[in-house]
Amino acid sequence: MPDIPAVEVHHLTKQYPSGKRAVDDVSFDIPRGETFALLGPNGAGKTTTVEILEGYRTRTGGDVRVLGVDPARAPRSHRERVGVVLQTSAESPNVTVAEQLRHFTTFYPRYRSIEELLAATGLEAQRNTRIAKLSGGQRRRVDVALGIIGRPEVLFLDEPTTGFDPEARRHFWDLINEVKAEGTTILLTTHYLDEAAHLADRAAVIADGKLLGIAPIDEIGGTEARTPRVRWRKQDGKHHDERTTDPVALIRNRDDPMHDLEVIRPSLEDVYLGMVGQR
Ligand SMILES: Nc1ncnc2c1ncn2[C@@H]1O[C@H](COP(=O)(O)OP(=O)(O)OP(=O)(O)O)[C@@H](O)[C@H]1O
Repeated sequence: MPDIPAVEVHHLTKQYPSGKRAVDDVSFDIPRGETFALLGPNGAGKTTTVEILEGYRTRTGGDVRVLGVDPARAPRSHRERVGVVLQTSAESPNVTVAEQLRHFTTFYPRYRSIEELLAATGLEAQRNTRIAKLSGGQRRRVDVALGIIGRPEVLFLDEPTTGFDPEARRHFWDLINEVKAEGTTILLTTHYLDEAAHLADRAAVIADGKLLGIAPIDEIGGTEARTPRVRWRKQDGKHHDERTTDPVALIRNRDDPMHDLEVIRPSLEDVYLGMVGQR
C-alpha cells in the first residue's frame, strides 16, 4: 500500500488524569520517505505525541496510524517495521556495546550487522566497553544504533542529539542522512532548529499541545515571517529598516548612499520564536 502515508495523525488528543491536555486536536500526515520534524519548547507535547505513535502511551481522542496500523493495537510483527529512539536510554549498564547490539539483532529478521552499526555510529573503539562506562553522547549513539538495527521503515527519534558535542552532532546528521537515503520515513523531535533545518523536509511547530504551523522546512512560519529585512543608515545618520522579498532590487533602486547596509534573513529560530511568542 505505497499510497497511504507512513504516519497519520488525525485530531489527536491526550488528556492526562491530572486534567492536563498535553496534546490538543493535533493532525498531520507524514508521507513515506519523508523526514518530518516536530519542533516545540519544553512541555509542548512532542514526547507525548511520539510515544502515542510508538504505542507506549494511550490517547484520549482522535486517531493515529503507523504504516496503516493503530499502534495501540499493533501486533508484534508491526514492531519489527518501526525503529524507536526514546528520550531516555533503555540499555543494560553491565553489558558491552557489542553484546547489547548482538542481543537486539535477535528481535529483527533483517538486522544490520554489528560491524556496520559500529562504523555508522562511530563506536568501533567502544565495542568492548560496558554501557555504564560510556559518555552521555556515546550512550546516545548506542540508542541510535538500536533504533536502526532492524532496518525500520519508520524511525522515531525523540531528541536524539541532546548532550552531543558539535562534532558528534555532525556525525549523527551524516548517519541520519544515510538512513534517509535508504527510504526510511523519520519523525524527529528536537529543540535544535539547525538540526531540523539540516535533516527535515517538513516541520510542525507545536506549543502547549496545539499545532501552530506545518510547512516545508524552508517555508515554516509563512512568507511574512520569513521576509528579509534590509537595514541601512541614511546620509542624515538615521537608521532605516524595510522588509522586502527582493533585497537586491530594493538596494539597486535606491540612488542615495546606503551606509552600514545589512540584509537580515530570519533564521528558523527567529521564525519559530515568533510563532511560539504570538500565541
Ligand atoms: N504522565 C504525565 N502525567 C501528567 N502530565 C504529563 C505526563 N507526561 C507529560 N505531562 C505533561 O504534558 C505536557 C507535555 O509533555 P511532553 O513530555 O509531551 O512535552 P515535550 O514537548 O516532549 O517536552 P520536552 O521537550 O521537555 O521533552 C507537559 O506539560 C507535561 O508536564
